[in-house]
Amino acid sequence: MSNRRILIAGNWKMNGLLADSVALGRDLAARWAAGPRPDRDLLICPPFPLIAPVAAALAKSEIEIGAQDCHPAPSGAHTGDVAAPLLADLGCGAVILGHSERRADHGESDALVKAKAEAALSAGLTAIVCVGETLAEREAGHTLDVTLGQLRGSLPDGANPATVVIAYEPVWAIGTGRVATPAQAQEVHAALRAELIELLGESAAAATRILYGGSMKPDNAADLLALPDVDGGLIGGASLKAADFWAIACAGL
Ligand SMILES: O=C(CO)COP(=O)(O)O
Repeated sequence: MSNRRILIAGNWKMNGLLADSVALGRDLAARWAAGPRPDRDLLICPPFPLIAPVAAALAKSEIEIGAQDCHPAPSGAHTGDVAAPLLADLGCGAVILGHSERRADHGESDALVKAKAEAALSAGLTAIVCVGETLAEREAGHTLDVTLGQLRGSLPDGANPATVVIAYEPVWAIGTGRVATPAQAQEVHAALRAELIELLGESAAAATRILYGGSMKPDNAADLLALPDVDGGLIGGASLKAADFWAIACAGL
C-alpha cells in the first residue's frame, strides 16, 4: 500500500452547455455534502467557459476545479488560447496537458507539452501530464518506448510530486469501452515509475501519482485502483454522469 493519495479527475472534454453543466456540478457537490465522502482528491475539468460557473456550483465542496489545456506563455497576443495565470485566478488547481486528443487534433509535441507544463507550474497549478500509445503502437510492441519517450519529453523542469501528476491513457482505450486489463495497466505504470526514478530520483518517483485513463467505469474502477502503481483515474465519459463519477470516486472503499 503506497502513501500516495488517490486522485479521481473528471475530464469533461468538449461536452456540456451551461445549465446542464452547472446542474452536474451541483449534483456532485450535493453528493459530497450528503456523504459518505471518499478520502481521496477529486477534480473536475470542464471546458474553459464553464470553469467559473462550475467552480461556483462546487464551491461548498472540496471537489477541485481544473482545466484541460493552457498556453505556454503567461499572457500576450495568442488569439483563442488561455493562459495558466488566468486559470489559477479562476480557482483552478490543476490543468490536464498533452492529452492524446490534443496531441492528435492540434499536433502537440512533447516539447510543447513540456513548455505548457512549465507554464502551469509557474502559475502554481498542478500539471497532469498525459502519455499513451495508439493501438498500432501497442500491436507493434512499442508501448513502453512510446509512453516512456513521451514522459521524458513532456515532463517539466522543476517537476516534483506536489506539482506534477502523470496520466497513462492508452489511446485505444479512450472512449472505446475497451479498458486496459489490470496487467496491462500495471505493466505501463510500473515502467513509468521506474523512468521517474531516473528523471526525478527515488523518493520523488515513489511519491508521484500516476493516474490511469481510458474507459474507466464504476464496474472496473476498483480493480484498476487496487493496482500497486495506479494512483487514481482520469475519467472521460463516466465523469459526465454524477452517479458514475461518484461511484468511481468511491470504488473499492
Ligand atoms: O480520455 C480520457 C480522460 O482524459 C478517458 O476518456 P473515457 O473515460 O471516455 O474513455
